[in-house]
Amino acid sequence: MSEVVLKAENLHYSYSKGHKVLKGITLEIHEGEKLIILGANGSGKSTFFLNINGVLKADEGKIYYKNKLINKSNLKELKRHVGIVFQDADNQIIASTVRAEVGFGPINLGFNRQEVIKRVNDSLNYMGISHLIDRPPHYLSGGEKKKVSIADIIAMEPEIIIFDEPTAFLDPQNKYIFEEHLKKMSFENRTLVISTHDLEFAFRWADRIVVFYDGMIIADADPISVFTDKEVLDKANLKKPILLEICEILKTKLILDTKTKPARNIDEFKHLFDLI
Ligand SMILES: Nc1ncnc2c1ncn2[C@@H]1O[C@H](COP(=O)(O)OP(=O)(O)OP(=O)(O)O)[C@@H](O)[C@H]1O
Repeated sequence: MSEVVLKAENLHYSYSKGHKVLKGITLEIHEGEKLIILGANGSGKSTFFLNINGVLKADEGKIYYKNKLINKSNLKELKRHVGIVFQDADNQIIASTVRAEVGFGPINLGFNRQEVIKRVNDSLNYMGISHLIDRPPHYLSGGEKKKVSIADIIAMEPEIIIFDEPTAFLDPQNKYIFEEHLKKMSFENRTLVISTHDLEFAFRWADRIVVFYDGMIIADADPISVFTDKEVLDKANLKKPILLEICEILKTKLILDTKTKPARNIDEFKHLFDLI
């Protein structure tokens, strides 16, 4: 397996006394992996993200970035290398033009004017939205805003990009476009962590799935193992993806060999029948 970029060790966090939201989260994130975090509303996913990018400070536990223990003196490094694309772009976007919005991060990181301009242009180009550079972000469509919020993070060139429920407000066409962007980022070996309630997407996209339940991790495995673990599915209120369900039915009907590895996307599904 690839190198560990970030390690969270036994993280505990409470917003207020007596209400523990994280109850001992230990997790390693590997370079270039496609990691999905699942879990019911309120299970602590967003709180965990804010802890591992240094916005919130854990009550207990340690964070290592590239084997270096994070403390007050190097916290900035964590903020720089772990970028979060928030669920609601309106909560993330603050500036009055797309140019100022995307330039905000690099300016904060202390880059000179020339480098800021370069990063703004490169990241808008990367997201295919250079034409929006002078527009006020708040008047863009939901899909455009989402692209701006991703460009925001890309401009800071973080090592890990976290997407907190990225497709929540997107229509099917924009969901498709978002997935295409993810493909491009994965191809470039970026480390991507996504929390989602879209189980079909999680099943077809992830290398690895971690399941949160009441501030704890109750599963950490490959998608097929997680979605065939009835105990985990029941506990975390998750459902089997339809494709997995279909493969299992075809096995019980002996249309597919019982040892066949379930398909995780339509192409894999078609290939299952090549062997028959
Ligand atoms: N700023 C805050 N102040 C107080 N409590 C908070 C705050 N943010 C979150 N919480 C509480 O912490 C718990 C975990 O919330 P969190 O947003 O981390 O869960 P989540 O798994 O990301 O949920 P969702 O799937 O709904 O986004 C919830 O009980 C929530 O009400």
